[in-house]
Amino acid sequence: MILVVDVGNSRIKAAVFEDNILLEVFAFTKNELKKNIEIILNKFQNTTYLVVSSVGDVNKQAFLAFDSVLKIFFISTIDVFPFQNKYSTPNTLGIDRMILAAGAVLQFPNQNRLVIDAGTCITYDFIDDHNNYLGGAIAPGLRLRYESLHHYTAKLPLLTLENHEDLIGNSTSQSIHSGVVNGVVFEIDGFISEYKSKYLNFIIILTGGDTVFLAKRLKNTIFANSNFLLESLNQTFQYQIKND
Ligand SMILES: Nc1ncnc2c1ncn2[C@@H]1O[C@H](COP(=O)(O)OP(=O)(O)OP(=O)(O)O)[C@@H](O)[C@H]1O
Ligand SMILES: CC(C)(CO)[C@@H](O)C(=O)NCCC(=O)O
Ligand SMILES: [K+]
Repeated sequence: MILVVDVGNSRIKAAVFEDNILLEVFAFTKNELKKNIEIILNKFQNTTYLVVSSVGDVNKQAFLAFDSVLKIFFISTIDVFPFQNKYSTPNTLGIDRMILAAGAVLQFPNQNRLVIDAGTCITYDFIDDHNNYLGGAIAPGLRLRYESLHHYTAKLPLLTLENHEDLIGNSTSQSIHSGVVNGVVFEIDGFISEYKSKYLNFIIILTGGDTVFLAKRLKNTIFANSNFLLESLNQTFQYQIKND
């Protein structure tokens, strides 16, 4: 079994795989890292590999305690990936974006792909049908928008996602919900229609912590998969051991 760990900007997500079958997903904070890995290993005692990718401030050292019981792979930007990186600053490209791109190439061969990750940031990544990673966009995520409206003003309250947002917000709260939620939805649909004017065909994958919330609000047809990064981490690892 393989334990994959995605250290995100806000929290950590982990999953146990048996080959390509996802057995269970976990989410926890950085302070609870060690305790949760122990719980997972206790539950899945046949785990032999630990595969980690981190955009957060958790590094290799944090996992050294498990070095004696697991083979640890810390995936980094200098590893082999199933695409050509055309970013003009390849060394600054986020490892999460690289893993998403790898997953898109491995799961959806021979086509253009747009990956949208709605997490702390909303990232857009485009990989063409010749497996060139071209780049994309980085924008603030839903929670980040609520928090910045509160943090950088005197009067705006700190709100969290609600399942109700009118176009015309008729109160302070409803105006904020409209601005944040409709803003993100129009932004994503707007990005997709701009890409459509440039590329005739491409598939769209939506992932990240806000996948379920956003998927039902978008006009466009997308593959919504909250676990796409975790699945891609597993596939990238398997690709790397085959191509090493
Ligand atoms: N328990 C939770 N903690 C934080 N965010 C959550 C939680 N549950 C849902 N979310 C939503 O998920 C979004 C954050 O996504 P995600 O958990 O993928 O972020 P992350 O851990 O920082 O990962 P990444 O850095 O890959 O974006 C927030 O905008 C929030 O609305
Ligand atoms: C954009 C984030 C924060 C999204 O998690 C991450 O991919 C990152 O830190 N990227 C580095 C900058 C870049 O991708 O160009
Ligand atoms: K993200």
